[in-house]
Amino acid sequence: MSKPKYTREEALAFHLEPTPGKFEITATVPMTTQRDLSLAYSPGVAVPCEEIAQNPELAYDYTNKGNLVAVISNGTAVLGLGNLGALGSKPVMEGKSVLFKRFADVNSIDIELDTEDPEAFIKAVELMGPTFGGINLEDIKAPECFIIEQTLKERMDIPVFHDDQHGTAVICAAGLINALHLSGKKIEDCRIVLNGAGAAGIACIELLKAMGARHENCIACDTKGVIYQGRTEGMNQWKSAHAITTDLRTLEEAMKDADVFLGVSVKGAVTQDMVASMADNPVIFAMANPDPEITPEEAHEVRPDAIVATGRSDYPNQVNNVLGFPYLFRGALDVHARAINDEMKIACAEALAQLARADVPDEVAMAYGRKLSFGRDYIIPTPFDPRLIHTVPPAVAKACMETGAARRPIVDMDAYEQTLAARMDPTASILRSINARARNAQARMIFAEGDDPRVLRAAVQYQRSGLGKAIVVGRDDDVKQKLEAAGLGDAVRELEITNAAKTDRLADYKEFLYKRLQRKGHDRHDIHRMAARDRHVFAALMLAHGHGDGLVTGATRKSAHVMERINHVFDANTENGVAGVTALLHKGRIVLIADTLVHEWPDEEDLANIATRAAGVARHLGLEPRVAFVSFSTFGYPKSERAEKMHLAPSVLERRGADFEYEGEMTVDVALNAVAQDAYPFQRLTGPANILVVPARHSASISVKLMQEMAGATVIGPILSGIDKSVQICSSTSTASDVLNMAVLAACKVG
Ligand SMILES: NC(=O)C1=CN([C@@H]2O[C@H](COP(=O)(O)OP(=O)(O)OC[C@H]3O[C@@H](n4cnc5c(N)ncnc54)[C@H](OP(=O)(O)O)[C@@H]3O)[C@@H](O)[C@H]2O)C=CC1
Ligand SMILES: CC(=O)C(=O)O
Ligand SMILES: [Mg+2]
Repeated sequence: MSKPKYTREEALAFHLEPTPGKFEITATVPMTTQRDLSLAYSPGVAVPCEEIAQNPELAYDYTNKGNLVAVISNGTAVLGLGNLGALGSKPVMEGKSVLFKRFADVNSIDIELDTEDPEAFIKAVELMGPTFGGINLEDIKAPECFIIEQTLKERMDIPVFHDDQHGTAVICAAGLINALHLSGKKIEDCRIVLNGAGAAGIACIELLKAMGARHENCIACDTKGVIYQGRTEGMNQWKSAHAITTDLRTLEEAMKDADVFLGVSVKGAVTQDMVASMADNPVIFAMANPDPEITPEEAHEVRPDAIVATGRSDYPNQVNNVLGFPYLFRGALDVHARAINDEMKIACAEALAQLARADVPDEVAMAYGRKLSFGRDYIIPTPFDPRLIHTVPPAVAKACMETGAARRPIVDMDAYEQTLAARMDPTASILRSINARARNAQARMIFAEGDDPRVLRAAVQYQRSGLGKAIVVGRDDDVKQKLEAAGLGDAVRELEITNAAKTDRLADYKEFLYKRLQRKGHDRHDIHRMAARDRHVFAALMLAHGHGDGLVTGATRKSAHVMERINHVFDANTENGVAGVTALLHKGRIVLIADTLVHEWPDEEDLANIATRAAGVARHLGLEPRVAFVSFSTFGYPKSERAEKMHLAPSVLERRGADFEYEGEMTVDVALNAVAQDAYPFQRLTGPANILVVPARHSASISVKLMQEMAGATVIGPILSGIDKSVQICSSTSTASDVLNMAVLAACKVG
């Protein structure tokens, strides 16, 4: 499996741009008029204040408390990096907050407390109770974390959960249930070695013992070696509880004949010799972050029979608490839980284990870019599995209700599961899916404009993200100089640079071009100039000859100019039904607009072609197409000659027997709003349209740019659809990320 490569600079740039940090807060109510102000703030705000003061439960209705979790740390055990202090832990805590949002739509804010004194920490968190629906403690070292969590649980009436303890234990348990199932062993017979007897370690071993592991079969180790009865150095009451009577003193001795190794310590703590000495079919969970105790490659080299998991996303079997805390809190918040108890944790572990054993739907495997079926390399669901959100929280909520910890039980579980599924932003999974498909395709991508720094940055990112090979058209010295200026000097050796003037393929390219253009007013001299000097033409010729799998261009010139050049090599024109489709992504919604590139003033036949192209693009993106032919009139009113072709286009599709939903003509509000559609009960769309076919190129451009400028929508495209090779044309205002998106689309042949 290819590992994504990133440099320290890229990691820093990711956190710096577009604004420092990883999230911001946005308002959910209108804040426009004087009236809005009077309601959101004084005097209107007094009403909910008084109601809540009388009945605190109402805070869940009138404030964001019920969907707000604090991620709180003092930075004393930041991942496996040690004590980096409160401020040093902030990027991780912001990260946990965005994971809450991304995976379970839980709003979360990070809080870093500058104290190593448990009492001060406890006091600070306790006082924050009214604000939050739950408290997620993170990266606080043992043994202080045990005291802090226990005390806060006793004092607070909302869930308090130390993620490194219980989140890790839950995922570890889920993974182990499945790993032992595969290796045919029973937990009560297993010899288990734990390395790292801190927050994560103690919680993991406690949960495994609750699941049947025998005390005398579990050996815990820390920096001083085996924790044995009578040891005095580096001990505390939590370690003592797991001390056993044994002559073994070192991790190396403990590992001999062990069935299971659990590492929650530090990078490189385990050697190949130790792994080699384990029992048959050993299970190795090397969970230290960011680097495991031993890498899967190293472990498999000496023990091909091992089932190996790590805490990282770039290896199979990611045993990481990211699979737990978002869903545990989602389920807990949805029943206004007082606590997250053991039954809820076990329900979470079982739901995760079961999900990994269930058949993986194609779209999940496709989104992950590789085949997933229960086995040694897939013992636990992947973090991007979209089924997690509607399978794990219901299990947690049910356990909460059954144990009496729910303040507001859920009545209709089926309806709850459906609302959970609808909660997630579909655009995130679409973007992820096309990235995964591109990574699978490993396309050789031609970036035609190697003299543009945005294009060069996109090309470098394309290659370094493991998406495929980037081929840049340009002069070597110019590319080198521009890469250096962009701080990417190293990349010169990584990229393939093709200089049109120097390539020995030029003769073939010219011959090909002459054949196409000799009867279109071009002589040999024109052909030479175009093939050798025009990078759009040259790059298109490379693609036409199979010297690349896809092409991205257009960042430096107006699209009309670029289209004309591309048309010298391909037939990207109206006669061949080629169209441009632009995807607008905004507030969790995706709408495609067409034609944004090729047809100036399409007639009804063209409009039907455009709809068909756009429907193809939608399906490529994983959407079931619903086309609306939009205009300023709806179903014939007001009557206008200009709207006539929009009125006729659906009947053209009907005549052709199109296999997707379409309707029109209609205004944009009717197309996009289910309530507005109710006024036309005869209309045939089964929901709001996700494709708008517009009357002309100018209306397409106006709509896209208006959404971009006024609403801040993400624009992907125009995606060129209808030519047999994969060409994508960026807009001249593209950023490096826009160019990269176009390369990703070209790589997975959307179009
Ligand atoms: N994959 C996942 O989901 C998670 C992974 N982790 C990882 O687990 C590790 C520990 O985190 P956490 O429990 O919060 O931290 P703590 O500081 O609470 O505990 C660390 C433990 O590791 C022990 N340790 C440190 N170095 C070694 C070593 N060389 N050999 C043996 N034991 C050692 C310490 O020993 P001593 O007591 O002697 O100091 C201590 O017991 C980190 O790497 C973290 O990233 C944590 C949570 C989740
Ligand atoms: C994953 C996590 O929480 C940790 O490594 O600390
Ligand atoms: Mg942690």
